[in-house]
Amino acid sequence: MSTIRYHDFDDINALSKSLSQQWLDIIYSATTPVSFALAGGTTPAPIYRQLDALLSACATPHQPITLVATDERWVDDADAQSNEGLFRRCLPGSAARQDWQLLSLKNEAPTPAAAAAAIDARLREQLPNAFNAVLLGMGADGHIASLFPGAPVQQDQRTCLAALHPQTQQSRMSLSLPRLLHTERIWLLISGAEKRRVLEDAEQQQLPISALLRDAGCPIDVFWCP
Ligand SMILES: O=C1O[C@H](COP(=O)(O)O)[C@@H](O)[C@H](O)[C@H]1O
Repeated sequence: MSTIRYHDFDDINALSKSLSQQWLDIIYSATTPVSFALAGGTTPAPIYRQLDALLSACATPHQPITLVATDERWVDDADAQSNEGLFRRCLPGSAARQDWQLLSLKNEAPTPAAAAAAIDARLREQLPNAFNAVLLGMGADGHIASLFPGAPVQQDQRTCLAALHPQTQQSRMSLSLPRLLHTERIWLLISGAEKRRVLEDAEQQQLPISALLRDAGCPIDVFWCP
């Protein structure tokens, strides 16, 4: 089981300041290209806005930064549900300055299932061997990225896989758990008492979050706020 380090914050603003500063340190201390895999959903938006403010107040980073979503919804970029759209909306200053390059989890295919093989092949060329930083969120059902309960999480050699949200039936593309685990650091973003309970019980369960806790090769920093 991986080491889990809990960091509790009073609110999402305090959490965002702390996490974005840690990422800024990674970016400006890097001597080789930097890569981030970042969660979507609703919780992380303030972190990305804070990172954008910090980046915009600094000189252009010396090292190129690549950014990929941990998972993407099969919707148009302009759709409020799009995780890649979330990055563009929350990181406008650094996007305009071209501080980072977004590697998309989408293509023109009609469905993630039809796109998966081509995107897997492209990501194998584009992604680094290991990310510098992975931020994962978690749903109250124990899903991480778009790896929902029952998804293949172990020994999956694919970079990405097609997924379906079990309740909404929304089509998704998700990085695979093994690919997410090729990273130097992992942060897990959790808000609220319900998700905290799910996380604390996860070791006894067979959920995607349980597989993360079991298989991660580095400590997991849980950033929690009410
Ligand atoms: O569907 C998703 O859910 C998780 C958790 O999102 P949140 O809105 O509850 O914080 C998220 O990490 C993932 O990227 C997203 O697509």
